[in-house]
This record gives sequence, C-alpha cells and structure tokens, in this order.
Amino acid sequence: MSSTVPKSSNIFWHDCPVGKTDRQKLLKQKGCVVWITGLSGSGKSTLACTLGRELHTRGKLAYVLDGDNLRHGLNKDLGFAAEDRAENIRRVGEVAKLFADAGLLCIASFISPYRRDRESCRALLSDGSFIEVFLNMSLELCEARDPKGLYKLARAGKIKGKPYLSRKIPYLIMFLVRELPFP
Ligand SMILES: Nc1ncnc2c1ncn2[C@@H]1O[C@H](COP(=O)(O)OS(=O)(=O)O)[C@@H](OP(=O)(O)O)[C@H]1O
Ligand SMILES: Nc1ncnc2c1ncn2[C@@H]1O[C@H](COP(=O)(O)OP(=O)(O)O)[C@@H](O)[C@H]1O
Repeated sequence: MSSTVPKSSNIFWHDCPVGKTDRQKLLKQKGCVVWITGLSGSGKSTLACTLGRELHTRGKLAYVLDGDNLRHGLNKDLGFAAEDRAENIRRVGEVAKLFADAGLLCIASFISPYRRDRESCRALLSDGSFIEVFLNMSLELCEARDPKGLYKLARAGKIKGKPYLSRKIPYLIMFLVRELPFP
C-alpha cells in the first residue's frame, strides 16, 4: 500500500512496568489468538461467537474480531483484491497480537485464504499462542447456505474483480477468494 507520508526512522520502543505476565496473572488466563479460516458461509462467525460465549461463561475474557465487522471500521478502505485481503489480514494480525499481549483470548474469524498471510500473523506470536482452525466445508455446502447471497452474486458475475485463472480452481472460489484457498 503506498503512502505520501514519509516513514519516520526516529521511532523508539517504550517498555511499561506492567507487562503481559502481570496482566495474565490478573486475568488468570494466557493471552492467545484462535484464528478461524474458511470459505464464506463455512460457519466462521457462528463458531467464533459460540466459542466466545462459552469462554465468557467459564469466566474467561475473550474478544471476537470478525471480518465483516472490521470491514465496517478499521478496514473499511479495503476491498477483495489479493493485496487488499493481505493488508486486511496484516492489520488484523497486528490487532490480534495486541489483544493477546493484553492477556485476552482473541478469536479472529476471517476468510484469510492466503497461507502466507496467516503465517505472517502466526510469526507475530510466540509458539503455541496462535491456534489456527480451518473450517473444511465444501464449496457446495457453503453455496447452499449462502446466507448473504454472495454466491448468487458471484454466479451472476455481479461480484467485481478479475477471477484468478486456473482450471483446477472452481470458478466461484476464484471470485470469493481468488486462489485455491487454505491448507
Ligand atoms: N467478493 C467477496 N468475497 C468474499 N467475501 C466478500 C466479498 N464481498 C463481500 N464479502 C463479505 O466480506 C466478508 C469477508 O471478509 P474477510 O475480511 O473475512 O475476507 S478476507 O479474509 O480479507 O479474504 C465475508 O464474510 P463471511 O461471509 O462471513 O466470510 C462477506 O460477507
Ligand atoms: N455448524 C453448523 N451447522 C449448521 N449450520 C451452520 C453451522 N455453522 C453455521 N451455520 C449456518 O451457516 C450459515 C453461515 O454461517 P456463518 O457463521 O455466518 O459463516 P461465515 O462466517 O463463515 O460466513 C449461517 O446461516 C449459519 O447459521
């Protein structure tokens, strides 16, 4: 992403006396990120909210970062081209890292089709505190659900953007994720 504002090299890291370990002791939990990835309609938001509610019931402080919700604010300037999705996931990865550092159980629910983007997020966290969950639902099932009518729009060619060309990849997935997704 290009910017007209020059990057500053005069930036320093400030440590605070209260650290992650102190916050974790206070909350009696270990900060982590549960990253849910999968096709639109595969059940990511449902799982994220169910997990969030279950953790809350058990007295754990959890917070859900959902793709649709973040695209209303922090990421509202981004679309669905590969570079926009990469920037979307990069920003979310940074936010999730902060939440985990705050001691929260952060549940991130994003299509996040590109493995390299998810790996970049994993690399921001210490070992074992980035837990990836792939909702391995078939395109047929997701399309049959189609709660937002997105698959219908893609079939009708009404979702904009050039599809990624490959015979191996179903046409519809090209529109929705532009790449053979996931593991
Ligand atoms: N063209 C196209 N492709 C895919 N998704 C679309 C598109 N247009 C809008 N939407 C809606 O945006 C939600 C996906 O946002 P994400 O931030 O999770 O996508 S990504 O991780 O950047 O790929 C996604 O949410 P879910 O359906 O819950 O996955 C859709 O509601
Ligand atoms: N485990 C499940 N079994 C049956 N239906 C489900 C399940 N999880 C989600 N759904 C339904 O599938 C649709 C898509 O779920 P949603 O969580 O919005 O998916 P996503 O966030 O991946 O787009 C919704 O109508 C939801 O009620």
